[in-house]
Amino acid sequence: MGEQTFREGLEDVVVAESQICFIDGKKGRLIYRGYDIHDLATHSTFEEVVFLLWHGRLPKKSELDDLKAQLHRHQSLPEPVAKAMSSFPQSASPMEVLRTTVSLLSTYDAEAGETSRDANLRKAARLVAQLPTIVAAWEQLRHGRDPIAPRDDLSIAGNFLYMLFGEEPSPAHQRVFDTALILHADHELNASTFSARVTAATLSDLYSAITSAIGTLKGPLHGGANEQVMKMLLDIGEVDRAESWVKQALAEKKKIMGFGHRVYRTEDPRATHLRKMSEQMGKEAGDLKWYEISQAVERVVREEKGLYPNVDFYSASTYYSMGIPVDLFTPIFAVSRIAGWTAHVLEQYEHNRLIRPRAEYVGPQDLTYVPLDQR
Ligand SMILES: CC(=O)SCCNC(=O)CCNC(=O)[C@H](O)C(C)(C)COP(=O)(O)OP(=O)(O)OC[C@H]1O[C@@H](n2cnc3c(N)ncnc32)[C@H](O)[C@@H]1OP(=O)(O)O
Ligand SMILES: O=C([O-])CC(=O)C(=O)O
Repeated sequence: MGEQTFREGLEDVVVAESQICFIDGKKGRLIYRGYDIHDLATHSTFEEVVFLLWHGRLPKKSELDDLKAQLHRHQSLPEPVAKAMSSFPQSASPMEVLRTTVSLLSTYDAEAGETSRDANLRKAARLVAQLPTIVAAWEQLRHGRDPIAPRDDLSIAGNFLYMLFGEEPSPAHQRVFDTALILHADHELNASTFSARVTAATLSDLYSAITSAIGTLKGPLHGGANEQVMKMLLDIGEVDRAESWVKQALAEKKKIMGFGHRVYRTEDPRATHLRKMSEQMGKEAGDLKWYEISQAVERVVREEKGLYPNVDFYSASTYYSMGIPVDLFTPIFAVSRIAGWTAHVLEQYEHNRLIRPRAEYVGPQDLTYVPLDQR
């Protein structure tokens, strides 16, 4: 191993070549397949971004129509999977349910073990279509209600909100949610995507890679942070409590959820959009409290620690103002990130080599075995 140096947390270590996503952490730029996130958030749709991430170019109208039709065809869950979900304990968290159900889907997919790119693209489309259905269905099932069947005239964003609330969402809500999906769709080698690629690199199947990724996204240092942000805002409760709350947490050496990033040294470009969306959704709900508390927290964290909000910070108040339950925030992240995960798994298979780094051994050496009765 000689000259190789150990980098804790693999900071700044380059472990793959990729054509999918570029981040300039100093300038706060995020690019999907050559397109700036600001352009995509303003002009595109989630379905179009899914196509872009998979194929490396924007779709023609007929291609986008085909993808939408394919997604609509697959958005219902196979009957045995829906039935299995209804037998999960009602206390199961939505992320546990999502992880388990995605794994279960593989057992009912006749193509699960197929390795061609076309088969993997078909499986990826089924997952993009089915993840929103799983998350919304669980919200109904855990409250003792029947899941609401998806409609085939709504977008992924519109359908998710429809299946969650049982009524067609307003155009403003659909657009905000669609934009949130675009903003979360990919982010280079974040922990969950790396996890998916490590699994794929053993030539394991797509479902296994995505199951790994969901388990990795769940942690509060990664996608799970958005739920922790909302818990913090609820705990703060009033704008005039924000400053003392944050200062006390920092004095106790606690991390403020939704702040800091491994790559960005300036504002996360996604937070720029989500901040506006949080204000917009607060206004629509007739309650700007969560946006205002968020702003106060942002100001104090900036003054005290020089840290910027990441994607998880303003998504929390945005979703909460839309009436979405807090423990669905991280599953919603997965509903979007499935686009990026599957794109990365496809790319991994195309130029695969087993991912197997080394550890620097710092444990004891040359010990002599002591028989059990002499210890
Ligand atoms: C979708 C996503 O995954 S975005 C990230 C979501 N996660 C969060 O929001 C959780 C809160 N943030 C964090 O824990 C971190 O900033 C991470 C995990 C995002 C990045 O971690 P790392 O790159 O390993 O940075 P690390 O944790 O070493 O922090 C560097 C320094 O900044 C401080 N710091 C970083 N983030 C925070 C924070 N949110 N609150 C307070 N201090 C922080 C650390 O305490 C550390 O200070 P020190 O050098 O005095 O010990
Ligand atoms: O890139 C990261 O480390 C985390 C992140 O922001 C994401 O996954 O969206």
